[in-house]
Amino acid sequence: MVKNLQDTITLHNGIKMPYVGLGVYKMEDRQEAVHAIHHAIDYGYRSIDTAHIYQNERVVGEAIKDSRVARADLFLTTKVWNYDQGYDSTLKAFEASLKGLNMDYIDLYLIHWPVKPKYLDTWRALERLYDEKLVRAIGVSNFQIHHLEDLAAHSNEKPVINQIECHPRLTQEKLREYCNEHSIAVEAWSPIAKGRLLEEPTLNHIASKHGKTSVQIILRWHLQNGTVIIPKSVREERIKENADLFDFELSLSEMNDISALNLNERIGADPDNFDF
Ligand SMILES: NC(=O)C1=CN([C@@H]2O[C@H](COP(=O)(O)OP(=O)(O)OC[C@H]3O[C@@H](n4cnc5c(N)ncnc54)[C@H](OP(=O)(O)O)[C@@H]3O)[C@@H](O)[C@H]2O)C=CC1
Ligand SMILES: O=C1CO[C@H](CO)[C@@H](O)[C@@H]1O
Repeated sequence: MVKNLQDTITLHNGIKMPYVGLGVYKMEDRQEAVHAIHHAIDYGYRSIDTAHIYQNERVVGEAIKDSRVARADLFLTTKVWNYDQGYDSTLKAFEASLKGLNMDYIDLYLIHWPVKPKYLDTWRALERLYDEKLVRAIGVSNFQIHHLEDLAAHSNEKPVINQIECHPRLTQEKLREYCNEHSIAVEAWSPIAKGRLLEEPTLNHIASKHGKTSVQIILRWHLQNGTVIIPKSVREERIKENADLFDFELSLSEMNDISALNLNERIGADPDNFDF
């Protein structure tokens, strides 16, 4: 079980990735983003999740450079956006991300969404970036089982991770099981359902038993499921709260009660039917 904020999962290519990271979607205000990232790093976060489409790679790169922790001790993820998919355009987009971040490598590069039929060519570009050691690991996001099977049938490298929408209203049991069976780590986006379950009675009941918040209960549930988490917050007290997950344990029946909150309800788009 994950023991502390800097504990890592070993991805199938041997690279270690922290189980807990800071998501930075919607951190558009420069000062707010820098403040949040510095606070998170000072508190002990070692992983940051951005994407080209978040339009904050430059700020993220600067915040990392100005932090008290060496680049080598941080794990940085970014993603290729949908309009850049395809072989040449992905290589170009990667170069732009690297330049924006002002770095010479990225830890994890993801295909943001499974844009058909381009994701296979996009993946070939990611394989090249991996071979050239410009990225330490390559993965996907928002891939369903059939996308992963298609990729497996048409590529050499297997994704190390699948970053998917996952929270107690969308528990993704089948997809998580498939990923586990194929040594693909699972990472939850919107892990706390964007703060929409703060009043949920089951979560509040479990939270009061442990002296924790409902958000901490959800995040701990993810960790006990072996899922990597990247909760986003710009507020100091929440950045701390979202990482203060290591002094309690959910019982099996509590884990099951949280899983039973599933309604297969998405906040974001459906990976089989998106239009951006
Ligand atoms: N691959 C993909 O397609 C996607 C990836 N992502 C990634 O996942 C990350 C996390 O997902 P995101 O959609 O941001 O949603 P989250 O589930 O992380 O929720 C973030 C929201 O919850 C609020 N919040 C944070 N902590 C708490 C707390 N302790 N109590 C109450 N409210 C809280 C935040 O507000 P405040 O900041 O004011 O605290 C913000 O409004 C993103 O930042 C991004 O990096 C997200 C969407 C899609
Ligand atoms: O990462 C993301 C942030 O949220 C967007 C929707 O608002 C998504 O499209 C995207 O996948």
